[in-house]
Amino acid sequence: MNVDIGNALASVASPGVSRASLERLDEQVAAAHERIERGMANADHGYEALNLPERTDPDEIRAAVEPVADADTLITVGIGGSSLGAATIVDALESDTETVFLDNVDPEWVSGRLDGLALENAAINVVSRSGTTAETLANFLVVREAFEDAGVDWTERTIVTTGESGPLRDLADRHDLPSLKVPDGVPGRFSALSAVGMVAAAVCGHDLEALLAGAAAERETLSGSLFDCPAYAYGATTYALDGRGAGVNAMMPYAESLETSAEWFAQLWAESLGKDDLGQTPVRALGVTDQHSQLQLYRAGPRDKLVTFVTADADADRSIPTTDVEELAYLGDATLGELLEAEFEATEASLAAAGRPNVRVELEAVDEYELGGFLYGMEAACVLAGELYGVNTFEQPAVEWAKKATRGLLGGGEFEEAKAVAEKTELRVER
Ligand SMILES: O=P(O)(O)OC[C@H]1O[C@](O)(CO)[C@@H](O)[C@@H]1O
Repeated sequence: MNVDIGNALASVASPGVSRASLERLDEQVAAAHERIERGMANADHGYEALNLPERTDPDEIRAAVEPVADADTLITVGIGGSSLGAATIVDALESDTETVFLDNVDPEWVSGRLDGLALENAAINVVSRSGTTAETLANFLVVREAFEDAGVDWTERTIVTTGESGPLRDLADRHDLPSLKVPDGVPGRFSALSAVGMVAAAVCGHDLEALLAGAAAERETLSGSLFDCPAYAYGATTYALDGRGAGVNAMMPYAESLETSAEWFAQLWAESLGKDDLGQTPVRALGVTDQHSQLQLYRAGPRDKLVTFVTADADADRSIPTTDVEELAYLGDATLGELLEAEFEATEASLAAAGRPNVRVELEAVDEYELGGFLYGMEAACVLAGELYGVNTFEQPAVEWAKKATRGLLGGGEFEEAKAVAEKTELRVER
């Protein structure tokens, strides 16, 4: 991936960061890079994620999925990093395999996605590092029952990706299911380039080697200077802008195929950096659509936002038919791709003209190689930002309170958190 941080400079935007400030910040980037390289060399927790291009074994993944490689429908059951990486990859790429991701427990939604499926040639990709995540286990039990009700042997159609121990590992062992291990030292939100994110890609027939090659190429750009490394340029610029008031980062890909990547980015950024009252708020946006939705706020609302544009050269294009409507005649000389490109450039310039910081992340295409580079690049940017913030990038303790409350509310044990739920302060206004 390439980045262009020109529209984040103080000469363009407010908040903005001066070139001199970036050069001073580059000294911290160099020190951070040394810590990152050391962490990678020692396979330290979290930093190990940046070793995935050489750690992940595509042959092992293909061998594990072989029993279900013929599936015409793949149901992935997971949540957070155990779903979003896989969804980002398969939603971005074309495949004949229908993919369903169950990462919520909304009963109408789950039934709506599950009950219409022909399960005879479907496969279940259940993913959970802990093997205890309530939503994933609940949905897996529901999907398993649907297979049983359809008379399909789920043990012949299920692949498990989980940690070394836990209920899912026990289930895989008990039923001799094909299983893969969530790599040690890799937090879920950083695991897209491991079996966690690549089993679905394998079943969909995508080029695993190209995904990893793109990631490896991005790995090679990691250096001691933000001016030589797109990932560090992005991570350092977002950190500097946050420090100057841009506490919101709207991730706005100009490609429908990359819409899910904004959701993946949101977990990566929020769960890694949201600690000690610090962190930049990721917002999921989509170009061109949100030009008619959120752009008003981005251009004329509080000066507390950075917009991250992601662009990619599209494979296919489509002509806009000519029209005799005079005021629309200009459209008939263009294609949809030209219109999208013009709208992106116009929106980017519109924010710059209003002094609103924005950064461009450029992919050459939406293919496995570029996607691997983008996933790796954003992960490396996040690791660098975490070093600059001085937070514990790789843990997420704040998510545990609600899990305990949930278990308590459902009779899964005695938890103070569940008692706190009952003590909610109310001020109800009813119709
Ligand atoms: O893979 P698991 O253990 O099911 O966790 C799923 C997700 O839940 C979290 O642990 C947060 O609760 C994320 O960090 C993780 O990606």
